Amino acid sequence: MDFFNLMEEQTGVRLNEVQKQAVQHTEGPLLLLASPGSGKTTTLNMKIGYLLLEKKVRPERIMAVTFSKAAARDMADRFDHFFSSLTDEKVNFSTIHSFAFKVVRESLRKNGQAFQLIEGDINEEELKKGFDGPDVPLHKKFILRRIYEDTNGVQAPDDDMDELMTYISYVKNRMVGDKELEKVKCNVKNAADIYRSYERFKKSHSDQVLLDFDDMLTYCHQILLEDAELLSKYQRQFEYILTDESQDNSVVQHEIVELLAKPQNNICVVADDDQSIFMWRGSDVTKLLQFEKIYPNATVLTMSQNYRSSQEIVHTANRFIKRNKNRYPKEMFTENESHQPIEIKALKKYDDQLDYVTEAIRNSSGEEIAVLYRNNSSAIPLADRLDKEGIGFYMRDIDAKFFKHWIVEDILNFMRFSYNDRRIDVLERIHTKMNAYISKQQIAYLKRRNTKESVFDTLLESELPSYQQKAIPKAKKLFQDLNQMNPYKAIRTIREKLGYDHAIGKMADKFGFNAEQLFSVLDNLEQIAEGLGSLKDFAFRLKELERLIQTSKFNKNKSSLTLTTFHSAKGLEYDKVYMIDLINGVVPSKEDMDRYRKSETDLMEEAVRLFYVGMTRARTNLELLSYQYKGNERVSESMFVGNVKKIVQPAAMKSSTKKGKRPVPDLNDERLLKYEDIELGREVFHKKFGKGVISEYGGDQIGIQFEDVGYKELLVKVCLNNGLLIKFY
Ligand SMILES: Nc1ncnc2c1ncn2[C@@H]1O[C@H](COP(=O)(O)OP(=O)(O)OP(=O)(O)O)[C@@H](O)[C@H]1O
Repeated sequence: MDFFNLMEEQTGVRLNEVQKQAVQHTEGPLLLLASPGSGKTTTLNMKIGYLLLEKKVRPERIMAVTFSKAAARDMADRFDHFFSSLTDEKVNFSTIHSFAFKVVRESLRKNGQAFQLIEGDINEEELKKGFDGPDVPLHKKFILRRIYEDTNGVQAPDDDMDELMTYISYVKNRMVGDKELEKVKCNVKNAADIYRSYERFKKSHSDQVLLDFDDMLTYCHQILLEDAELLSKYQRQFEYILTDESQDNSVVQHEIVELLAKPQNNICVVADDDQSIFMWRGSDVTKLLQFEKIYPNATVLTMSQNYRSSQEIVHTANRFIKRNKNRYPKEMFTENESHQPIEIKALKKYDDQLDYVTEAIRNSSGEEIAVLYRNNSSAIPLADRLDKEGIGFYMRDIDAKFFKHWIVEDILNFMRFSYNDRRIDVLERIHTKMNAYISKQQIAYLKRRNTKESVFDTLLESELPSYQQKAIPKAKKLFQDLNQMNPYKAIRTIREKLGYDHAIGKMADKFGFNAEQLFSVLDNLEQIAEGLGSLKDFAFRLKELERLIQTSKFNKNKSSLTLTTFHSAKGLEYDKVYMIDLINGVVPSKEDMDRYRKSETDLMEEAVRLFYVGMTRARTNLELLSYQYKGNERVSESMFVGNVKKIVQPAAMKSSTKKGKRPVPDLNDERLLKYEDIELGREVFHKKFGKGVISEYGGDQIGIQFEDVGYKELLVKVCLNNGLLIKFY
């Protein structure tokens, strides 16, 4: 039987003409450019089947590269699903990293060179033990932390560490030369110097080569360039190379693949530039855009038919992605049926969103559902709520960092101290973060006196400066009350009455931390605390939740509900998708918006692609959720939701902007607001809505908090071209 008929019988999938061409094109370079849901992974799998069954290629001659280990597993599952009854042959799906590691190991062994891996799973407790000693534990994080401290003279905050790691990955993956290091944007002070010291440390620390994950790639690349024998061995072994999700390959990864494919270049590169979402850590689509230059005899095929999603989703996503300028022009289409319009819900409060999602999931009837969010922190309150409602879930990328965050530790220490205000050791951890103004000297004094009494009483017996004479008794009383409160109220008291929020705000200013992120940790804690009776219940719940989240990865095939970040949802599909927390500042992020205002479009375009990846995960139902208040703070609906609204409700949007004819304004009037005058916090006067303050600006929208009519999002162009906004003098 013809291969394609056999496949249809076997899998129920009949490949279309382009897909068939892609499968049959086995010799020479092929770029398969494709839209979401157009069957890239399906085609790639079929192609491997074709090589094995029709061309009788041995599986070990095929190199099938996926982007991540999870993707390799998903791909292998799909391959089994298609071919397990037809062949016992197993193709090895792997990441470039794991191949690179193999090459590096082989080369170092050949040269008798010992090496040690300094990234990945190492017992954290072990590491902590050694950290205060003279020898830094041999782990990337700890080495970098130490170098950061030596270079900058202060302890490294977690946010800085994360950013530093990203910077290092980026410069390695992009193969940035030493002279260019300073030109790569990074908010960490002296990032380039820290990186240089880190590289020096790894090379000179001992007679072992220290390797982190990114080194695998750079070393492998170097080895393949220098060791002709090894290169030739792998070139001969891999007769056929296929790479999935190639839009997310970095420069060094592309170069490794190019080297291996030579000289026959039987390489099939599958990619969608619109789904490139890892630019921030070094992926680069320029190589894709240059494919035909690199391989002058290349074949380029485009797959635009989406098999996954309904008419509504495909049509809207296709229009949405055109917001971006820097892309291959493509027109995604589908022959699938129309299902139901994309739902856009602007809820009142953050809590309403939790209620809404929980309720919708409870009322579902066995469909595959995913809740997608931009940041891992969104998962914590959601997991908490679902668990409280008895709804199980599978969480795709576990990030339990939240539970170890120093803010969480601080809050628990405040609570601990409220049970026993004799504990100087606990006070020592929080005394700078509350408004009792207890100094280092006073901590030393308390330790010297060691009275075994309430620290407040001991302090009150000493001579206190005037600003503490009221503050100390007040703090004493607040701590006494704290342990009688429910945890929600206790956290509010710590934040407001004991001055924790104020202290955190000041710390953020001083050390350049991201204040918003810190406050969102506190908001999440409040969310978890809600409804719990005692502080002990709260501490217990945190532990329980941490365990639950960590074990939820084992629910993969047990639960029809998946919680995942937009990033980790790549390549997957669900019947119903809820995209949550769609507010400006999150989607797109504050930094995306800040850079966009300065006409730097790269980050904003990546945020658009990420949103597009999210939308295109849905088969039949897509819901976009936002809210107006997070706690007491007014937030604004994501500008991307605004874009979608314009696509799905064009008539309504038009009629609302066409009402009434305005008189022609004199645009030379000095008092009118111009583009260059737009800045956050500026006071303005709107001809219809009166006095207000600019509180959001990004893309084509401006958010103004008006004194009389509250917050409004307006189109910048409409406001400026009609002279509606006056600079408020
Ligand atoms: N020719 C076809 N006929 C019918 N269904 C198809 C065909 N090709 C692919 N499909 C189906 O379309 C869906 C999407 O396919 P697949 O996951 O391979 O797409 P993809 O291009 O890898 O998606 P994405 O890039 O969005 O991750 C799958 O359910 C798959 O079975």
